[in-house]
Amino acid sequence: MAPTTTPLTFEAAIDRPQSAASTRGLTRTYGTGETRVHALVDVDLDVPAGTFTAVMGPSGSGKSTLMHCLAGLDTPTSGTVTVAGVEISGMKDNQLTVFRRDHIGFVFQAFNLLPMLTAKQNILLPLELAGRSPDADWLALVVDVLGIGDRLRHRPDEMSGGQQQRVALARGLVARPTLLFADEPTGNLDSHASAEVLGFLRRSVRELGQTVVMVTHDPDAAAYADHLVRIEDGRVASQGPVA
Ligand SMILES: Nc1ncnc2c1ncn2[C@@H]1O[C@H](COP(=O)(O)OP(=O)(O)OP(=O)(O)O)[C@@H](O)[C@H]1O
Repeated sequence: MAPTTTPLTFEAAIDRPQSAASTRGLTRTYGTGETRVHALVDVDLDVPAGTFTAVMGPSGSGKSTLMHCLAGLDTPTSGTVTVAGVEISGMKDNQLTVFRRDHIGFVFQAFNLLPMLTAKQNILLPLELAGRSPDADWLALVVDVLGIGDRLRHRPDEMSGGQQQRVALARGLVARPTLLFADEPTGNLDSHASAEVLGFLRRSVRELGQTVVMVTHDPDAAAYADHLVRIEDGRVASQGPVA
């Protein structure tokens, strides 16, 4: 089930203790023998619901692997992954496909909008593919919070990078996912557009009650988050609220 449909204030969100996602003993090993890589080792992680969590760490430390395991795109070698109270680590592929559709949203560095579709068509595409119709009130709220109401008929090449990323953000939010993953979402944006997109990510947490997990190398981007997870050599070096 999707989380509560009542938008939460930031204060309400931080009072809400349950985890949107958690891992216990999560281990992911790739390859065998000499080429064996321990991408994640015994990771215990909690992503509190209604928070904006930044995942940081050096290149190759396991950030993407962690995100893929949390999103049900990769299968742990051992340990468990629980999202919205459901253990997904033992699910079969077809169950995971349905689970992702209902619970997971993504925003990527490269926007990944379809060039022949308008902004609105891009936003609605995931729901259309799932044969679902949008919740009109939620869609209106997302469009309003993201400030893209006057761009809905435009195609991606008629929009700035920051506007395109806001459309991608609306697409990630339209199904009201339990978790929205943002993978280096400002990697292709200048500093002004980056600040804008990060501000909107934060608003989606504070004003829409979403839970966002953002992988980033950029400390300035991580500063927008209220939780920080540091990964080093496949292990959680630290996790918790940003002071
Ligand atoms: N499919 C795979 N097959 C083999 N090794 C892999 C695979 N995916 C990741 N790895 C290895 O696992 C380790 C963690 O990789 P991962 O991509 O999770 O790191 P990362 O922190 O996201 O890195 P970056 O910041 O450079 O994107 C690395 O040593 C990487 O080479």
